Order: sequence, then structure tokens, then C-alpha cells
Amino acid sequence: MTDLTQLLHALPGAVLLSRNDVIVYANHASAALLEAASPQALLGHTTNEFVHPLDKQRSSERIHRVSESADAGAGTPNKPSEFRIHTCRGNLRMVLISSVAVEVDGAPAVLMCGMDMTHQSEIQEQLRESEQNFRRLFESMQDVYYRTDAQGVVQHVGPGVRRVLGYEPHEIEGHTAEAYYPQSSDRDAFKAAIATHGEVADFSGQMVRKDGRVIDISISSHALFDHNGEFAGIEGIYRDVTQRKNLERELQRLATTDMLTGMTNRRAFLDLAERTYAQSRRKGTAMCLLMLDLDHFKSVNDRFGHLEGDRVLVAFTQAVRAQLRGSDTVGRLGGEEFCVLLPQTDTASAAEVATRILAGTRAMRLETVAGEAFSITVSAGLATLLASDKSLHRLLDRADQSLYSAKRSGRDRLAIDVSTDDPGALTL
Ligand SMILES: Nc1nc2c(ncn2[C@@H]2O[C@H](COP(=O)(O)OP(=O)(O)OP(=O)(O)O)[C@@H](O)[C@H]2O)c(=O)[nH]1
Repeated sequence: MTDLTQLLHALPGAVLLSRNDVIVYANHASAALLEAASPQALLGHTTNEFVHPLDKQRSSERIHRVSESADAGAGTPNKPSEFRIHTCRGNLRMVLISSVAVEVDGAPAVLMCGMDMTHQSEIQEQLRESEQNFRRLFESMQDVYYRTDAQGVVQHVGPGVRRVLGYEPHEIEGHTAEAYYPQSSDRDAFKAAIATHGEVADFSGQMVRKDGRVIDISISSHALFDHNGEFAGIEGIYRDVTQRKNLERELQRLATTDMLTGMTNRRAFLDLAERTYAQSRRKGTAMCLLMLDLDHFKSVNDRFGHLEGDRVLVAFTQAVRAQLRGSDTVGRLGGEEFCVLLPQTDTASAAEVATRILAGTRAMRLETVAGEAFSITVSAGLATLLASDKSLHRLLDRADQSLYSAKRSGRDRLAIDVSTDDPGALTL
């Protein structure tokens, strides 16, 4: 027994022996755990003295049960359980305790062993706190987190989906993501990008909300692979960028529109004409430019004032617009000079349009705010894209020259570029 006592003293785990709840033996590790001066200092104290008031009842019940479980000898140890313990110095510790009924020197006793879990408990608390922080962040995130399987079926979607798409997460989970894309081409382009690069960042697309409204979204995602390297799905986030897109669209509109007439401004018109020119050359399709310039517009300003002049410009551009197809574009090149871009149009058709514009302008019944009636006329110069044209500027120049010739020969008329080899080309 003496040898065994020496061994128990050397044991790193805390061991206590109690009889009628009074400590009759304590090893060095238990003195260290309870911050007692020595093992002897613990003798005569009850074990319950050290237990935190909130854990006292549970502790007494367990010791009572374990004592009763013994039938004339060693009983079954109870399951280890954590208890808050106050040390002799008043420090709080979390201790994992297990006890068993024993018989020592012919009398029943309870043998307890304890392990200090204070540190582990702190780690758990930190983990819990970090988990709670993560959850809070996840719940309040503006972005919607989502994960699909290899077939595109949504496995998980974050709570942000309520705000962005108006659905509860469970209404989305289990369905394929395709259902929420108004244009399948968006989803196809997204899948192709993921297949090629394994990820996409700030990918633009559109989605349909539960209430039917189409919103602009931006997606950042990456492909998932299983441990065999097989494609296992997609994980990422998307966010509602409708406001940003609307703002961008508005800025784009402002940057490309002439404020007075609402027609395309000079820079945007020339950009579009450049693109149309390149496309016509590539595809070998026809294209015409029609230059328009109001006649003696200075006299309108001089007679009625600049504001009346502005109203004439607005009325004139609306009258021009009314004669055109949706694919034609009116650009305000400056002042009272306009240009009409007529893609996929031959000279004869463009001349018909020009003649209608001239007649329409002539027929406009204008009236000042003060009620004075007047009318205006316009001169037009038409040029058709030629195989020999090396740049858009060549075409613009020829349309300009024609306009000059219309002005010189009396105004209120159309002049067609004479260098055109189109058989429908005429100088009116
Ligand atoms: N009201 C108004 N007038 C403008 C605007 N831009 C240019 N103008 C005027 O348009 C007139 C153009 O005059 P001119 O270039 O001499 O040409 P015109 O009088 O139309 O004569 P022709 O072109 O030779 O038939 C000038 O009086 C400009 O002040 C505008 O935004 N608003």
C-alpha cells in the first residue's frame, strides 16, 4: 500500500479518496489542481466544499449514486463530467471528474480522479464565440452565398437570398439554378467561364426575383472538386447590382445623348458609325450617311431668339426620327447640323428617306410661343459606302461635300455624292 501511495503521488492526474464525503487521501496532482499548500492540507475537508454552488447538487447526487452502485466492493465508475471548482486560492477551474465506489481497509470509500479542463473550456468558448460572430456576419451579409452540386442543383443558399430574390432559402435549395436566370445565355456563359478558368470574378448577369422583377447581379464563384479531382459543383456569392447598373446606364445615356434634342451626340454617333462601317466592310453590306443642315437657321434665331431656335431644333429632329427605321440613328454633329446613319441601306432607299425628310420639314407648321407662324427647310447630302473607301472619314467627307453642293445649288434639296458607282445614284 505504501508503494502504491508513492505511485499515486507521482501520477500526473489528480486523485482523491473520500469517506463519507470527507477527503482522507489526496495526491500531489490534486493539491496542485486545488492550489492547496500540500496534499495533507486537503485532508479533513469535504469534496463538496470546492464545488461551485451551481454545480454542488449535481456533484452530491453523482457521489451518492456511485456509492450506492457499489455492492460490497468496487462499483462501476460514473461517466466523466465537467464541474466548476473553486481552488483554495479562490480561482475558478473547470475540472473533468470521474468517481468510483471502492473499499479501503474494509470500509466503503469513493475514489475520484480529475483533470483540469479550464484551458480546453476557454478554447471551446472562443470557438463558440467565433462561430457566433461568423454566423452573425453570414446572416447580415449583403451577398448571397450559394453552393450547387455537379448537376447545378442548389445544395445551400444563404439567408441573403430573402432580400435579393425574395425567396426563403428552402424554396431555392433542391432546385437547379437555371430557373432563376431570365436569359439562359447568361447562365451558359457563366458555366463556360467556370469550365475554362475554374472561377469567375464580378461576372455580370440577370436574375428573376420571386415577384417577377428582373434584377442585375454580379457573381463571383469557383468550381468545387471532390477528392478524386472530379467536378463536384460550384460555390460562390452573388449580389444585387441593379442600382449600380442603372446608374451606369444613366451615365452612359448622359454621355452619349445630346441634351437639347435627345439624339445621339457627336462622339457617340461617330463611334457607332465607325462600328457600322467596319461591319459593313466585313459583311459587304450597303451603308449610307445623310448629312442634314437647316437652311438659314441663323435668321430663325435672329427673328425669334435663341430659345425659339432651340424649339425648332427639337421639333425638326422629332420630324426626322419619324421618317426612320429603328435601326437608323440620328446624330447631332453640332449646331444645326445632323447626320443620319442608315445601315444596310442602298442609295435609292436612302434617297427616298431623304426626300421624305425634306418634304416633312417643309410641311412643318411652326409657331413661336407668341403665336407667330413660320416654316423652315433643310438641305441634305447623301453618300454611299464605296468599295474604294478606306475609312469612315472618306464617307463622311463625301456626304459633307454633297451637302455643300445642295446648299450651293439653292438649298431645300438633296444632293447625292457623284463618285458613287451605285446605279441608283443621282444628283437631284
Ligand atoms: N437656337 C440655337 N441655335 C444654334 C444652336 N447651335 C447653333 N445655332 C445657330 O445656328 C446658326 C447657324 O448659322 P450658319 O452656320 O450661318 O448657317 P445658316 O444660317 O443655317 O445658313 P445655311 O446653313 O448657310 O443655310 C447660328 O446662328 C448659330 O448660333 C443651338 O443649339 N440652338
